[in-house]
Amino acid sequence: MLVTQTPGGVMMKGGDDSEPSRIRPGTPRRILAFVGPHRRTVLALILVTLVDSLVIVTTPLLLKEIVDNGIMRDDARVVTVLALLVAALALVGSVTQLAQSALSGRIGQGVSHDLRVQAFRHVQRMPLAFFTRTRTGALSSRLNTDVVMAQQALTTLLLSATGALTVVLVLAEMFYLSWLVTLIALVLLPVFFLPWLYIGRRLQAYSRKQMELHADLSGTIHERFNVQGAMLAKLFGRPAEELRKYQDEAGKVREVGVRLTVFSRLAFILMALLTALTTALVYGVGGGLVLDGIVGLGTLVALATLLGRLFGPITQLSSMQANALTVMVSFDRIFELLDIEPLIEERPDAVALPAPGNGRAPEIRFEQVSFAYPRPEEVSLASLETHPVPGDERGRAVPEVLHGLDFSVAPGTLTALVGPSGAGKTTITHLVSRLYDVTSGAVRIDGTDVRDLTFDSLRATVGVVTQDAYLFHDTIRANLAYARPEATEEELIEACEQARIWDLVRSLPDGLDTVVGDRGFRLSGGEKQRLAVARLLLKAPAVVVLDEATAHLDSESEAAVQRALKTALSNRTSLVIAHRLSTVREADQILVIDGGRVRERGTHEELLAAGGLYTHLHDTQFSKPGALPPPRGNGHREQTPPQESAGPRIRTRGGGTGGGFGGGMPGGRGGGPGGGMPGGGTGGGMRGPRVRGDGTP
Ligand SMILES: Nc1ncnc2c1ncn2[C@@H]1O[C@H](COP(=O)(O)OP(=O)(O)OP(=O)(O)O)[C@@H](O)[C@H]1O
Repeated sequence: MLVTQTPGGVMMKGGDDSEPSRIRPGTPRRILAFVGPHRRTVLALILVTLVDSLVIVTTPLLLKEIVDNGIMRDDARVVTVLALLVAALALVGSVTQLAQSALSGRIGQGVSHDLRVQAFRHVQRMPLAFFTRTRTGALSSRLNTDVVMAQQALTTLLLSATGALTVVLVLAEMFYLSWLVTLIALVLLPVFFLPWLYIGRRLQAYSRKQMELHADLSGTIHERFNVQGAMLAKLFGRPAEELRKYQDEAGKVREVGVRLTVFSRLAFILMALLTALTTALVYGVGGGLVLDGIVGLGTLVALATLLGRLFGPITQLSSMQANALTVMVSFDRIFELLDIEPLIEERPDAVALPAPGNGRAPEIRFEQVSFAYPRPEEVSLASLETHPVPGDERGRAVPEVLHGLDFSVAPGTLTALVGPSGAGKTTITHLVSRLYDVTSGAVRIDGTDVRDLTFDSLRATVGVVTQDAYLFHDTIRANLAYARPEATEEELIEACEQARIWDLVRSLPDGLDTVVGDRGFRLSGGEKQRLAVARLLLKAPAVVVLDEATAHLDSESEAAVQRALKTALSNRTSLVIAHRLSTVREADQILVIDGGRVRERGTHEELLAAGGLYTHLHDTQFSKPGALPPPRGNGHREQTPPQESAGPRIRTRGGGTGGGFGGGMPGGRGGGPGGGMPGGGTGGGMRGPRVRGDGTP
């Protein structure tokens, strides 16, 4: 690792192409705060090291006694007793060394555990905006690799620091035994010191590089080999080119790995060589001194033994500074993450929403709501972003996307949001569940500003079903119980029945215990949606926010989803981004959103009669044969990985309805390019061939 001292702090460059990192002031103090809770273990480590060092320095003294007072004086008893003592000390030494490793590991692992948990808790509190900007790979590397790096460096640092005590005691004893031989023994040290220093730094640079490369590799695997990434790669990718790129990266891992092995071995070989050469020197020169009667034979043996315990700790000491810096850089990178203030927090004086009496649903009110998405620097770190915003653009003002919205959704009624792509419909729904906070104005539930509610109460009140229902890779039971862990078997079954998914679940070999998700049972889009509805029903929220999904569904499952939703929405206050004519027809109020404003409001009939934007949307987007459904807005594109629904949202079926609104059109229309199917338009209820909006079967 390249370490540079700069006037403003310490700069460190991990590898050839890694960004230098500056350690911010205050980092050492914060690290100490993490070590603080483990001070007893630190104390125990110091004590154990002291015992170990005493064992190390006592053994040569006993050997000296064996030679001088046992062997030289023909005293077998002295030889036997002292030899037994040496053996006993060796045993104690093994135990203390084991204890040293265990204690330093406990401190390093303990600190990294605390750091990891704190970082996880912090990331949990991050607003959605953070996740829309952050590369999952970079975040997981920050939470894993950097923590591992910090832990390894801290453990090594502790061991080197304790090694210092041993070095001091060993050197003191050597000088005490014979300053002359000790000086001779140390003569070779400077010759080896520089190569050592170099090797130590290379080793650190390579291990850091290896971690970065591993993070890159796992990032690539994560991105390419999840279902949606794999699909995109199959449809658009260039496999040969991608393989070549992966091969290049894997090749770098191989190169760095080989160097790491060679340099580790080299460090060991150098130390062994130095010890062997020094021993030869000590015996060569010291032997002469013994012959001249200047030094005793026992002293020479003791000195040679001490040599074996000297260079190991010295090697560790030589890498201490670099280790200390690695600790600081790794911690600092995690502190950087911990320092992002979560934009959306629960107020200390937050209140719980009173349960609406007699099952009465609450009112939702938007009061002069304006909203701009947060600026990148408010929610994320450039080093974690998918496409970091250049430094000079980070402070720029962001445009407002909602302007002075003022409407209310009466208790127990359904309000449908319609409007062109990018109009702000999704953004409006995000404000109800506090995925984002308004910039000005207020969103109120039964008169209380959502920002004054406890998170628990808001979560319990507002249930959300997104277009692309997400299920964890877990059993159906676990996925459902996520909404209400205490739900009984009967409640789970009832929710599934109401969501029109029970027949399917029951038919599966493991029923509710069937594992779904990437590696489990493959559910269709409609089935997933209905499970999501079952999850919502279990939660039984008073307010439902729904992004109506039609993208994945054939007419049969669409009808099933529709029936399930009808149950989910009844007697609840609902805000629905509507794509189906049946939904808008049933809505108590339709808000036509355009350019972040409510352009029109009324019922389906009123708005059609008015002949404004709604009529235009109705005629062009949803009802006219051959009309293209609107593309998805880029807000969604940012938030969801590439998938089918990134294309047309209003799916058409060759044998079914034109667009979402056509769902209830008499006779159905072969809308969208799907309308090009011969004989298209056989009516909403018919199950036609699976044809998407772009006409592909
Ligand atoms: N995370 C985001 N950061 C910044 N701007 C965003 C973000 N998400 C959406 N936007 C912008 O906000 C505006 C409204 O987007 P929104 O997703 O609410 O539209 P929409 O009406 O739901 O569109 P669609 O029907 O295509 O989904 C768009 O101009 C979009 O570019």
